[in-house]
Amino acid sequence: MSETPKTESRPRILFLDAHDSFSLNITSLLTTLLNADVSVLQIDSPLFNPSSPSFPSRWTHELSHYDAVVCGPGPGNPSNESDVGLMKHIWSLSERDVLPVLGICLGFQSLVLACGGKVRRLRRGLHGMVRGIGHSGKDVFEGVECFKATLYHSLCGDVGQDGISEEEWEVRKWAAVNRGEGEGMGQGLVPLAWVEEEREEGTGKERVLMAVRSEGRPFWGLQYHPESVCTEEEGNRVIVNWFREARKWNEERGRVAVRGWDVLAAAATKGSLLSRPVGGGEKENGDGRKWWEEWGLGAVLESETVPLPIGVQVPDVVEAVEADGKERVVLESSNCAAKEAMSDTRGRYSIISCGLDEALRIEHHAGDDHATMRLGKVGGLPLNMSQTIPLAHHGDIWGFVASFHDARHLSHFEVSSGSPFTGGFMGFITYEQGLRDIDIHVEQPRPHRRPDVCLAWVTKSIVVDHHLGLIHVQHLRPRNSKADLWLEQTTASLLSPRTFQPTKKGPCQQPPLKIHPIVQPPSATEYESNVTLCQSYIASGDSYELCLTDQTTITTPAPTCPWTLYRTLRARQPAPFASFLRLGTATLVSASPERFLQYSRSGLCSMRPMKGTVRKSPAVSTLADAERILHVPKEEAENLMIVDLVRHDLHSICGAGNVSVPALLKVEEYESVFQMITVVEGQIPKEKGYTGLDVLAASLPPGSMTGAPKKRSCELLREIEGAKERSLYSGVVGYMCATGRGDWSVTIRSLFRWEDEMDAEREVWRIGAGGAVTILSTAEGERDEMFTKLAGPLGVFRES
Ligand SMILES: C=C(O[C@@H]1C=C(C(=O)O)C=C[C@H]1O)C(=O)O
Ligand SMILES: NC(=O)CC[C@H](N)C(=O)O
Repeated sequence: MSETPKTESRPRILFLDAHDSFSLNITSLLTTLLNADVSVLQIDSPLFNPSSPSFPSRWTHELSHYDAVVCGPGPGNPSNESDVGLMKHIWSLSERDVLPVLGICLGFQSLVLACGGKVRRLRRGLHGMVRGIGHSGKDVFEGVECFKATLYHSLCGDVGQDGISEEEWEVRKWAAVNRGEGEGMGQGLVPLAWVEEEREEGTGKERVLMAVRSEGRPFWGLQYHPESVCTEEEGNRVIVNWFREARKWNEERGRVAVRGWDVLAAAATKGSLLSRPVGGGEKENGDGRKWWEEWGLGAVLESETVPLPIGVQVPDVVEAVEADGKERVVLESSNCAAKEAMSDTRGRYSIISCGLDEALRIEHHAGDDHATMRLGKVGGLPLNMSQTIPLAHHGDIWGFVASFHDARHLSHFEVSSGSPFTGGFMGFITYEQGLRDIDIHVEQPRPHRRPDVCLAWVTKSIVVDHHLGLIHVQHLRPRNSKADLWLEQTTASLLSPRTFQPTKKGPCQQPPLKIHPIVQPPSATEYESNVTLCQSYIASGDSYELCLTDQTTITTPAPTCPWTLYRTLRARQPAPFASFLRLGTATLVSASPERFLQYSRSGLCSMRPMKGTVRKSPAVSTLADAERILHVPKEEAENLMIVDLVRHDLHSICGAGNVSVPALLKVEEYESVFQMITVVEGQIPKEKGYTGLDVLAASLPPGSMTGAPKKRSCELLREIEGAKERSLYSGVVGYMCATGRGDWSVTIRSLFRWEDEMDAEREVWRIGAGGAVTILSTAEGERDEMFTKLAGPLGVFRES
């Protein structure tokens, strides 16, 4: 049953979703613009099986509840049944059951096919290109001024436009075509809009059909994307006109949508993680209790604030307070001292976990039906406790993590310090967990048992405020726990003039090693041929953009000191989202410049997709130089596609009308590169029990690391990248505070290693690097970009 609110008087639209990454931008537009309730059905929904004898009656029963249907965009080709699924069963509805339909992009192409037209490849795909839509001013374009719209297609409707001579074109381009050719249609298609695309010298313009109306039936189609952030608002009139026409059509035929809510399509937003039924089922200890259940409940925050001594850096603070812990998470704004021009990219806070060896940890291996709760030490003594938590009762790992967090939720009214993090989860999530979250099944069994979700519940922490020059020392202490001197001792130590003396030995007892690692970088020729392969999938309509990556392995003949590697990397590549993690069996050293997702205590979400990279060089040394290079169609399209994808991800929780783009295509300066970023914001609705975790779980893996549409692109990338696991690379690292605030970065420009690939004689470090491939990419350009990104982290082995 649908969760759509039961507002009987609002019109209802069914949206058929072809697993596109822009779908929920369309449902948001329809909801806000038309004041309609929009339900969503996947084109391959198991609820409707076209080969079952009961399908026709089930299908028409479902459709009878809607005023109109929108067939959405999607990957693939409309002539492949599996790419359009249920859409095909819209065009063939009988006279009695037919209802008004708007096809968008793939949906439009499917309509053109059904009406006897053809669909062919464009001379070159137009993904992310913004064009003026030349329309007839008739039908749904009546009263509409000229406007620009975003295109996301490689294929186009062919209604014989190429056979019309230049002289006749202006007259014949609006004439109905295919009369009598459509399957059961009987009547033709009326073109309503065109884009005449300038092509290379000598090849002439390409006539690209942009909108149609079916003559005999209430079907309209738009090739462009009305919902894109770069489609001008004037385009909204087309949607309003369409719906007016649709309702008029219904009225004229006395067609009234059946009221009542026995529909099978679902609401456009997901239910909250916390609204899932939570049952017991965890294996218990002999005495009937789950030993971890009370861990951290009812905690109070105790904190002290001391000045950050001048010249003292985050690693110095780490070494001062955490001399001998094995496990550690440091999230550092290592570019906090960047020069003024780079101020917009400077981070303000750094967060350091303390006492992590004694923190409770949740681990989950993607594909398992359980999580594991671990506790390494208590009171300095090794304990190595673990317990298996079946996840069936929580839906999945995210349901469990959300309920664990919720039980320990600290109202922010209880917290008076200006600290963004007071204690709570810190950890990582791999790319493979993200794949699982979008229903891509990573082959089982996997060659390892590493965790894909690893979150420690941190109760002792230090937050450095670089703007104010302050250090917050914080203890989230169980209300009735025994006195613990950690807060006092740590504060005293940070205040002591002896603490930051240069002679003090850090936690990494070894001197930097002269290691001679064996480096296996990706093959340049293979990478280039993979770029070409990506482009062939883009040309065939299967993807709009693919973030291709590859991995370098570095085998060291002796153990390294990861902390030294981190100190080297942070100095080489200061970044707003640098991090160091030693958590369970994973070690990560990262200089990420990219925020994935931040959410505030009041549920304001901010994502900063980054696309468009240019290396600093004598020729490109200023922001103005970089802007000249990055504000070009290729780079802007690359960014725009991910922006629209991220808007869709946010809409899945924030809901219609609650997502905005406050900064579009902004170029920022970093130590060795310039990057183009966009800021996308969403507000989590207060009333539905959502938290930032809902948004996190709904947005993985990061769209900037996949391409669009996300699901098909990830499937293709697995094939192209040879099913190599990306692991920590392309995942996220960050925190979610007990008060609900969270901040996660995309794990890029980083190196990592796993304990199962190291022994006394060798260690294997891995570095992933890549970039987004579009139809305008060149193989050499992409290869260079990948090697540029690789060079940063790889360089630490030379310098350490
Ligand atoms: C794939 C990487 O980076 C991603 C790709 C970018 C691009 O294509 O311009 C920019 C930032 C990241 O989202 C990487 O650093 O390895
Ligand atoms: N955005 C879309 O719906 C794209 C449709 C089709 N796959 C194409 O590339 O042309």
